Amino acid sequence: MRTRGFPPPDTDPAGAGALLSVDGLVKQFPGVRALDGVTLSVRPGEVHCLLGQNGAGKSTLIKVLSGAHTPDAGMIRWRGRPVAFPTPLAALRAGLATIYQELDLVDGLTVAENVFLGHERSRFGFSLRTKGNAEAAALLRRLGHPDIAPGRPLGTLPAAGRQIVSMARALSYDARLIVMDEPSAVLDAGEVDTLFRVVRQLTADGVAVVYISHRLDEIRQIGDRVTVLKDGRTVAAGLPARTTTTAELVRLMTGRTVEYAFGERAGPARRRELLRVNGLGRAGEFADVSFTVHSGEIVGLAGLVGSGRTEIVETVYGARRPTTGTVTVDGRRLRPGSVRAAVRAGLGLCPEERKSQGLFGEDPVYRNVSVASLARYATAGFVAPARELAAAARALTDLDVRPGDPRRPVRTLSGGNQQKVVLARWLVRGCRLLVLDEPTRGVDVGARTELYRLIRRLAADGVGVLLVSSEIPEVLGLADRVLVVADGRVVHEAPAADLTEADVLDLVLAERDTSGWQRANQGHSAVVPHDRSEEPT
Ligand SMILES: Nc1ncnc2c1ncn2[C@@H]1O[C@H](COP(=O)(O)OP(=O)(O)OP(=O)(O)O)[C@@H](O)[C@H]1O
Repeated sequence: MRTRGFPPPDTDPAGAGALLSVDGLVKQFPGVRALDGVTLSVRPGEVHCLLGQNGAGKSTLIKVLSGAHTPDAGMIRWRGRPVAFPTPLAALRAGLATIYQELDLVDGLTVAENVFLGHERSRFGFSLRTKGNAEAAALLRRLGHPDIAPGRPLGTLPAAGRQIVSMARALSYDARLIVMDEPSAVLDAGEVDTLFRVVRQLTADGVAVVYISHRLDEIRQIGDRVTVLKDGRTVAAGLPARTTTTAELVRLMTGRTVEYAFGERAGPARRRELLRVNGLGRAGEFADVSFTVHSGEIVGLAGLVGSGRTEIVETVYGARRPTTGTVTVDGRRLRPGSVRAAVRAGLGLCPEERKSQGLFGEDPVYRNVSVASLARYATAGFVAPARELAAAARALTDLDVRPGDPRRPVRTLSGGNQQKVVLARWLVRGCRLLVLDEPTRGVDVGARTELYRLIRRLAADGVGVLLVSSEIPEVLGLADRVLVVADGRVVHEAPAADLTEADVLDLVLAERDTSGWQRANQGHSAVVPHDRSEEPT
């Protein structure tokens, strides 16, 4: 049943003084009313946070605003005038830029070429490349990043650097409003600070920012006002970001009170060693990594993006070939660099770049869940569809995937719900050792607790879990034992209960301080997800 929600407070009724105001916006997809009368009003120079659970309509709203989707009803006013941008380029030219998570940049071009993508011919042509470089450098300086060389190939930049280039691109069109869709999702703590500095610089210049994030603590740090969407409706408009409590925001988003609950840790009784990693290393990536995971145990790898966490777990899983060391499961050495051997031994990996790693867009949701375990639903070589559907539907309900119909094509789900589908796949597969790389990235606050409960339940059933997460409280809350990874090495190992968030930060930042922003990121661009895969269109 649709919740009609709370009447939005009347903070800016006629959008007086607004740069952008939206009223009664409706967008209908087959079977889903993604926007059902949305109101939004953004003032010049403010950071306006847009919140909502997975599937609430945030992406659809920004796509309608930027001309990527046509609304079915409602009014958009831009700088006081009614508008209907026919394309994203038209919106950009009018000063409304949107920076999606899947950044619209080209790896093979230089930084400057990316900055002026779309208008390079009219402004610079090929003979005027030097002028283009100089103007790009000026924009990068304005964003506080003279360290990014305009002639550098874009593909060599880490995620944080690419975002800066996207913002420089927006500024090259004289953007008055920049919409940022979960910009912090791929950044570590230090890079988020850099992002916030840039955002403050922009707003000081009078540029407004619409900021989408599932990390509620960020709202208070960077936001001025907050609008909350629920089921395609505005349930609160223009709340003060600094004084609205997290509990209140969560209640508005979910319609209930959610507390982060990690569940009870299972006792250490009857645990036996499942995985032993000994002296594992890969030239240029990480070295001398040794640890064990026991049945029923959750071992967390904490560290910054680029620290080597993902490379370590991918090497354990056989997706990368180690240059030194061994991986042993149940006392038997795994063939190095063989995913097949790892899977046969009972390992499963839910990768960081979930969307690009294996969603079949046109296939129904349930098939995307069951695809890794089809053999289980087969009799004499034929899959029993009812059993397949029932098993998938259970996992989807557990993770609160919405819309709940498992027969919908997976491409029509929101980004966060697509992530839950890939997680569900690994949960139903029934591995003995599950490797989860950033399991809650892009997952909303309500579903996180469900996911934590599921992970704990798996551990209680005897599954060993190797967890990678940038969110330190998540690692400390979920894991039994924590390995802190910095610059390709395990710098500390301790029971989670003996560590605080400050301890872990101190350990990773100590390493980072000696290396600096640029060195810390250089050569690690392959680690940083840069996902251009399909999203709901
Ligand atoms: N192309 C499409 N066809 C059908 N339904 C769609 C399409 N795109 C989005 N939807 C539906 O519209 C609703 C809103 O989705 P939207 O992507 O806007 O959510 P969101 O708030 O951005 O979620 P998330 O936090 O997961 O990114 C969802 O129910 C989604 O399944």
